[in-house]
Amino acid sequence: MIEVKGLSKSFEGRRVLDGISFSVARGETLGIIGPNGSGKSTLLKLVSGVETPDAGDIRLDGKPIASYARKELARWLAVLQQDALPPVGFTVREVLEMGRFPFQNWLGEEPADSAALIDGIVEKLRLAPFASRTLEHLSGGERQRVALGKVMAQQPRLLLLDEPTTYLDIGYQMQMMDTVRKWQQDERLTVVAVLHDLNLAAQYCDRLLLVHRGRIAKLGTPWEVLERGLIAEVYETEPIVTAHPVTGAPQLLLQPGSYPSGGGREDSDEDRQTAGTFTV
Ligand SMILES: Nc1ncnc2c1ncn2[C@@H]1O[C@H](COP(=O)(O)OP(=O)(O)OP(=O)(O)O)[C@@H](O)[C@H]1O
Repeated sequence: MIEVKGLSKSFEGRRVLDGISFSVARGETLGIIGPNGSGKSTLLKLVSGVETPDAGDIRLDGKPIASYARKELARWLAVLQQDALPPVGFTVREVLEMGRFPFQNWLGEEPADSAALIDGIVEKLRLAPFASRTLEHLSGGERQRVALGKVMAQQPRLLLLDEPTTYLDIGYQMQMMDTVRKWQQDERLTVVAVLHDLNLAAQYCDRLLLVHRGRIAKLGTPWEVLERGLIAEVYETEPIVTAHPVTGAPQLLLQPGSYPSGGGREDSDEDRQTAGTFTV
């Protein structure tokens, strides 16, 4: 479904991503994790075609991403970003209808009637109480659920999530992740998600890609990646890794005041340029 080979990207002469290669199978959920500034969002922007790489190759179903026309790409993939929605003017229902844009002709007409699809999304995401309200009258968390509704209306094959749970309380975090999982199981959707919450990532992702200073530190199952020593090295804090008592997924318990020896963050440009290579 997605094949990424040798991706590199620099901004203002500074290497932000360096030699990134991975592939994602249809129906799989890949979580991208890593410390602040490690290059996760940039990687997602390259995969969505918003940014172009300096070197490397991205293929969707065997075809280079650059060869897709804009509207064709929008029928193929959808991106859910933090704070993705225009804050004013539009009602919730209007925003959901905007998700249908890639399927409309130049007169704004769609061959199939999408009203039933939109009704289904309103019901699934429990948006009915504010469906006719404009976005500026919603909370951050409510707007985030509407943003998910908009990408669901787009009916993509590939869903890219950039920190989708940022504004959500734990109840809605679970609702959002469970909704995506159900949607994925029903439609064999492929999901690539940037997640800061490692416990959520371990629960919902088939594999994790740990990015550190623009390189892949590890790619593997949640148990392979959320290994205590590796997490301590990358995040510079030493968690306890334990199995979830019900699902068996690895879960991290944070330990206040625990830093690996010689700890303390090194985030300078120089460190980034000279960062060591990890085994993948
Ligand atoms: N357009 C840009 N111009 C210059 N530098 C950029 C640009 N976009 C990103 N960067 C830099 O690239 C690095 C990686 O940024 P990116 O947003 O990909 O990190 P991230 O892992 O998503 O971080 P976070 O977890 O903090 O959201 C950062 O140092 C950032 O400042």
